[in-house]
Amino acid sequence: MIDVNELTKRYGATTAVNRLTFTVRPGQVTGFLGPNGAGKSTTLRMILGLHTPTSGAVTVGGRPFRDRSRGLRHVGALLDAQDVHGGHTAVAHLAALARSNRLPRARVTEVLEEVGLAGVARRRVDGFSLGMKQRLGIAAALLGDPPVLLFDEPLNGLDPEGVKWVRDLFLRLAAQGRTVFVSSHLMSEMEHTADQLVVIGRGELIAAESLAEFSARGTRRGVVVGTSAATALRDLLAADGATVDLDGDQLTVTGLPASRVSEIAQRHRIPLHRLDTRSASLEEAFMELTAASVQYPAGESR
Ligand SMILES: Nc1ncnc2c1ncn2[C@@H]1O[C@H](COP(=O)(O)OP(=O)(O)OP(=O)(O)O)[C@@H](O)[C@H]1O
Repeated sequence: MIDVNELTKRYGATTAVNRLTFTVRPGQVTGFLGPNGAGKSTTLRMILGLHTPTSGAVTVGGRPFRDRSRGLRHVGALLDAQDVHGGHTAVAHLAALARSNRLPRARVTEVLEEVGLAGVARRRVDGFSLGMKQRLGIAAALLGDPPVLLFDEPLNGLDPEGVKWVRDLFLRLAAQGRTVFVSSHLMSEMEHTADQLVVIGRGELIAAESLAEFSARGTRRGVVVGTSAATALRDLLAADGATVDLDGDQLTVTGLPASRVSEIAQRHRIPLHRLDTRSASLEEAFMELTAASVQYPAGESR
């Protein structure tokens, strides 16, 4: 379990992370979402003990991560896939990590197989595509077979087949009971990957809940009604307190549940040929909730 408690990080006048509190549990994939500059990377670095918090605390499995020797056995992380020595081969890179963490050399072969790089193990990393470097970074994170895994924007640079592979891997790691914490600035990347979400904006917590709970937050939920008596029904629903948009023979109703819409239509013998509840897409809910915290919104003069 990762426990973040009132975590704050300031860089001079910039508050990158502000009194952030949340928990990441094992056995699930938790998405860590926020617009660019929201403070995701800073938070991940504090979890790993690479940055010291200005105040607050974070523990992994009940202890600050820095207190653990042989770190890769406890937490595996991919922060920046480009951050590898290009002159090394994939196997040399992983072997050096295995040595410094006192991990068996056999793990190197195992993780190279697991990420699909066994065939290029003896090629120099500077010839790798970004997708191959992502896989190598994931291999490094898996090396110590750790119970906790952190990934910063791991889907960047991957083609659709690579994205599917990473998603399946995360689900497999979570199903093995591990804690999997994955950052992204795109809701669409998390929609089919994460069970839980931690959403931040300008360093502050916006939501920490399940994907289902998050999607129920969008205010653009409503009932879509199709009827040949659209104008009459609109007036009746409006009189009952609903907000109604009329478009041809279709109404979009907010402020009343579908059951009430149906009841009013029946009472006035208005036939309906459509009655659906529309929930906001996850993307819409995410945009709405983080709108106030986007650093450089399009169209804003700077
Ligand atoms: N070393 C630093 N010195 C000064 N400011 C910093 C430093 N690191 C981060 N920041 C600032 O802190 C804020 C949070 O940055 P961070 O990289 O954690 O965000 P992020 O959510 O990971 O963004 P992105 O999706 O763009 O990577 C930004 O305003 C950034 O400019």
